Amino acid sequence: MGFGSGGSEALMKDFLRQVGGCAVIDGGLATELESNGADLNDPLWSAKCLISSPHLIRKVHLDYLKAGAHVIITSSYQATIQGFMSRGLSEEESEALLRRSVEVACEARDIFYKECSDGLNNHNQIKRQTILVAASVGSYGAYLADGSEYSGDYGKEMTLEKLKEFHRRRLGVLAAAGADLIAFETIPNKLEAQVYAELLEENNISTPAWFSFNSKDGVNVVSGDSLIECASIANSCKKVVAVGINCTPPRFIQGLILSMRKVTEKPILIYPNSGERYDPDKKEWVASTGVTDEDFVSYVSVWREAGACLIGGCCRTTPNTIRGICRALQKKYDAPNGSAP
Ligand code: MET
Ligand SMILES: [Zn+2]
Repeated sequence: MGFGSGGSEALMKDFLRQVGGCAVIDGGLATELESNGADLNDPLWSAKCLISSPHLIRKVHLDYLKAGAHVIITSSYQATIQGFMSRGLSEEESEALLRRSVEVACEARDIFYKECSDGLNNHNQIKRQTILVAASVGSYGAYLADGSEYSGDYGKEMTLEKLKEFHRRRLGVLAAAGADLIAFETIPNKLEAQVYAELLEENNISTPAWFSFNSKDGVNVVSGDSLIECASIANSCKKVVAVGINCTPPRFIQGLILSMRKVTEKPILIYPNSGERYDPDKKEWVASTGVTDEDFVSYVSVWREAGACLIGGCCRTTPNTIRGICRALQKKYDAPNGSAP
């Protein structure tokens, strides 16, 4: 299934009902590509695989579907026309690669459905024909590839208009590529949230979107802008069907959900990272700073109770984390006093 064109908040609510109240988002894509042998030490990061190894992207999407994800996020996070063109690709080739990211995810979904109908995937997934492909839009900071999606500092020269110009064409291409949703991920500041909201309206984009912010203090978004103000921008945009947080340590999530709930009744999504810290100079994750899968999963019922209804993982989470999330949600529904919504 998909939302199709003309998707709306009602369709998101319908989707959530179909999956039993809480949807499972996939886990980290780029970091899982690395675990599968990809070398992503490159300004294009995971988008590099769109050029060199789309089969690996398809495999990781499929691994997440088999682990129980209802939503898979494409490999376009750091894929930009500007980034591809600086590698010598033409504008047409760059746009084709953006579309390819959606195709690869749709191919994985088709393979998964086929395996389900052939009886190759056991458990309750057989019954499910409810998988959404979300086209990722990473921030301008992700394109810069200098870690500034974790500072949200784009310098004094940056303006709303310049940032709109940066995002406009890529968003148009991704919105027309056949995804069910647009996932604006790791939004580090209020300016970029405003840019996305205005572009969605001005270009009358019919693919529904989610806005997902990141935080490093558990209160504000990473730039220091108020999360409440950022979530209010998302709330005011009719095209936005869910609002949330990604790539943020698990320990901050509960409080952040509660703050967002003060300003929105839209469904809340969260896909925290493993809690490890990213060192932008060394371009690596500091492993000792994270939580185990077990600890990550133990938060699931807390996040659910706080009001999250799409839950997954971001960087350094794996198909195993996603399996754990599914089990935790299942347990909740199976409980004698089942608190399923
Ligand atoms: N969806 C992206 C990925 O998992 C999000 C990255 S956050 C830095 O690769
Ligand atoms: Zn992440």
